[in-house]
Amino acid sequence: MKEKKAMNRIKIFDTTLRDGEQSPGCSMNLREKIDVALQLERLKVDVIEAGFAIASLGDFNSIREISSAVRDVTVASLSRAIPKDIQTAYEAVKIAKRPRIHTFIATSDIHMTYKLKMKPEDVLLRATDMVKYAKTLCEDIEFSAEDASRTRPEFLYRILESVIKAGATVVNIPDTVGYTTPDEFYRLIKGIKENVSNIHRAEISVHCHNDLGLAVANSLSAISAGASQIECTVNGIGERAGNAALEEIVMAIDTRKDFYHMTTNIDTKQIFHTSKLISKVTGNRVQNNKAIVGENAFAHESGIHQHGMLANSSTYEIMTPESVGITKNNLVLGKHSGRHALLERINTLGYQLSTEKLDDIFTEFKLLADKKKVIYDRDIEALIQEKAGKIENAYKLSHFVINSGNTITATANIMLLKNNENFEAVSHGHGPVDAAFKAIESIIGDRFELEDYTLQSVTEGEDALGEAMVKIKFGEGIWNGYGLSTDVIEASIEAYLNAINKGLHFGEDKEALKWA
Ligand SMILES: CC(=O)SCCNC(=O)CCNC(=O)[C@H](O)C(C)(C)COP(=O)(O)OP(=O)(O)OC[C@H]1O[C@@H](n2cnc3c(N)ncnc32)[C@H](O)[C@@H]1OP(=O)(O)O
Ligand SMILES: CC(C)C(=O)C(=O)O
Repeated sequence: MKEKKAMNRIKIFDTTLRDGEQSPGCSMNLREKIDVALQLERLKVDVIEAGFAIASLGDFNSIREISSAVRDVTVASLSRAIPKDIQTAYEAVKIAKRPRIHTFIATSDIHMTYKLKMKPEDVLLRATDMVKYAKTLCEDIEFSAEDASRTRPEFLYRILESVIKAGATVVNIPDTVGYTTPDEFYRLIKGIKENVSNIHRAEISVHCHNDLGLAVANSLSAISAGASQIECTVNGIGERAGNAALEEIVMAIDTRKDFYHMTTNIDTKQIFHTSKLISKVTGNRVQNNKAIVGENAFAHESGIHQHGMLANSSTYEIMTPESVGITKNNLVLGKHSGRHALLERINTLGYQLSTEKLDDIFTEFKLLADKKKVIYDRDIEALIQEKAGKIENAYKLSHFVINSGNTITATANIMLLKNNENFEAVSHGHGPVDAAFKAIESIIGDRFELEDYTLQSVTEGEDALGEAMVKIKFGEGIWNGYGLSTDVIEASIEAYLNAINKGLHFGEDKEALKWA
């Protein structure tokens, strides 16, 4: 009889809220971060790195709120190897059911010489002392040797041995600049297992960046060599070219169980929904050909493929769209549908709504159903996400009139409503959207810099919903706005207002909460 190999469980450490947020323009506000954390818990990640507590009071508060909002998942805060950072990290996570302090220091010659300006022996001493100190506060301590893949292996072994002796429960081996390759990284992890005498007392983690497009491959190589925790982000967002993408790692392990003999605890059916949420809150869409969650990941265009798919989907699909939460819509929703059908669809899409929120969405759903013949899953997701981004006491669009054509200058007449007061303006522009934005600016003030604007259709058919996303700079913050309508100008106006309202609402808070 063939012997069955036991499955090793790989822990998924999600750093979307920390390293992911380090992507330019990916900042999230407190409410968005809590929504993301709750969704990561539904996805069943093992650890959420909720932020870098010392970075700002905003970061500190969001880590603390997340620590109290989630139930079973471990919550970590990053900290430099400095007592003040470690103490602040602990203050932020201590109310979590499973708190973790994640402290790091760079160990490569390049970083120690040019950045830290410290001698290797001093780095070794600092790392050890800081892990010892962290251990007096918290049981679960992760230590990261920043730039480990460019560190002299003998020095890395010594530092790991020392921090484990000092109490580190997890030692993380980051490929900080995405420099390593799968074979080399495999050898590094094997080397650690063979040369660090107390390595059995700690978990080995890896944290790979994607500068050469190898982050996922390197992470998989590391688990083959014995690592048991992978640090990754949803949609692969992160510093520079990003981090290893959670969805790719999880589905590689899941689809190739025959090869890896490993599992994760991830509820893969929550993957697509989580990816959408991250795109929405960061304003960063995934490219169409992105593995697992891209628009085309399960699309089959050419005849030979379609023929194969019709005969048997395993000919061209190595996993099913349903396995990552992309649902086939059998129940057609439209203007005659009721709350039960809508709630059923919302739950299937992975959302849990209170009765009050369902009532809100139901009202919007009926308004939309009056404009559209068929309501698709993405329409519903868009409605839920749009509702989630609403801010009270905000500027709201009352009405607009646009006059434009190829022989006249575009003109926009816009009326906004705030606290029952009307504000009206007329402006010209290079096109209808530009004219509308200028009219808004002449009401609210020209204090916002438009950094990015995109428009796309999110559903099928002639009456498809247009989704506009804008990114504005206001003060020191970048704010994403999101608008949805069957009319693309209206979607654009809503997106611009949404970003401005966020900037005005949360931006002021941020200024007031500046870290002393
Ligand atoms: C690889 C990574 O992703 S690491 C995480 C990167 N993320 C971030 O940096 C985001 C959050 N960072 C911040 O908000 C700020 O950088 C802060 C609040 C942490 C520090 O701000 P500042 O005190 O103004 O320092 P600044 O960022 O300019 O420089 C970093 C300082 O920390 C030191 N440092 C860097 N890493 C470490 C470390 N792991 N342990 C100890 N000291 C460190 C540097 O040598 C430098 O010290 P110096 O001020 O004595 O020259
Ligand atoms: C601090 C560590 C984990 C990191 O983010 C990196 O090295 O990229």
